[in-house]
Amino acid sequence: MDLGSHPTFESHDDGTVLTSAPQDAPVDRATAAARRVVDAMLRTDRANANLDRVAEELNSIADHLEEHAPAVAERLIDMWNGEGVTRHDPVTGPENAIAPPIVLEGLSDGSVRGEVTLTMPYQGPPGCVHGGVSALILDHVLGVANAWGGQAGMTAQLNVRYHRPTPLFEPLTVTGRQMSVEGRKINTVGSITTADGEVCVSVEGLFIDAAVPRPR
Ligand SMILES: CCCCC/C=C\C/C=C\C/C=C\C/C=C\CCCC(=O)SCCNC(=O)CCNC(=O)[C@H](O)C(C)(C)COP(=O)(O)OP(=O)(O)OC[C@H]1O[C@@H](n2cnc3c(N)ncnc32)[C@H](O)[C@@H]1OP(=O)(O)O
Repeated sequence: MDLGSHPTFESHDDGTVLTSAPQDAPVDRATAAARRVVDAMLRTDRANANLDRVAEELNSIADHLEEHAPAVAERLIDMWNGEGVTRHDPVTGPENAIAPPIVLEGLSDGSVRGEVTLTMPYQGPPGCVHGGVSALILDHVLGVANAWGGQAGMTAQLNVRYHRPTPLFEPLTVTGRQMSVEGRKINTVGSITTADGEVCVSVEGLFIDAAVPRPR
């Protein structure tokens, strides 16, 4: 897969930030506000008397955004330009309100690493992270680890092992590392651990180096 000018551990320094850190740009600020709304919606008192008004105001905001939305084909081209890929993805994208968003750095040993504290929108079991959310995060982190390793691909298999419940509201460390490349087959591993170093989730992924045409 063409990585363009994406940094790799052989060409870049330890600690290179591989994701788009949120900027003080209007779209980043608006997306951060939307993320707050999703979280606060789950936290607010169900008897909050103002929820009808909240629905009205949010619909008015959505109407405004939709009125200013270009055709999907046009937006897709724009999204995939430049550093696009890390601006809008659902794990690290500052422009994507469903992304926590996680900042990932590449280390000189070839691994990538990030920290995140997940809150109610990501809940599965009571007080714990939804298993599908853990799989989403790790799939993406392995994808970034492959790019940092120098050869990326499409996920063909993701074997997820849930060792113990993953807590919400606590800092978690997410890591990924490319282990081997044989032709087009890339083997990559990763994990989510607590601050105490307990492994909650570990994954092994098989990625296949395949060309994915960018929207043009
Ligand atoms: C991913 C886009 C990223 C854009 C990249 C741009 C810049 C990068 C910059 C930064 C990176 C940042 C972010 C990236 C982060 C995350 C990535 C997200 C990951 C995803 O979210 S991605 C979506 C989910 N993913 C799919 O949507 C895949 C659907 N699927 C397919 O598109 C095909 O299925 C494909 C391509 C997988 C293979 O198809 P194909 O035709 O190219 O290959 P083919 O069949 O010829 O197999 C060749 C050899 O692989 C073996 N093989 C194939 N598949 C296997 C399997 N499943 N299990 C075991 N072995 C398998 C065969 O057995 C054969 O082996 P052998 O050669 O030994 O016979």
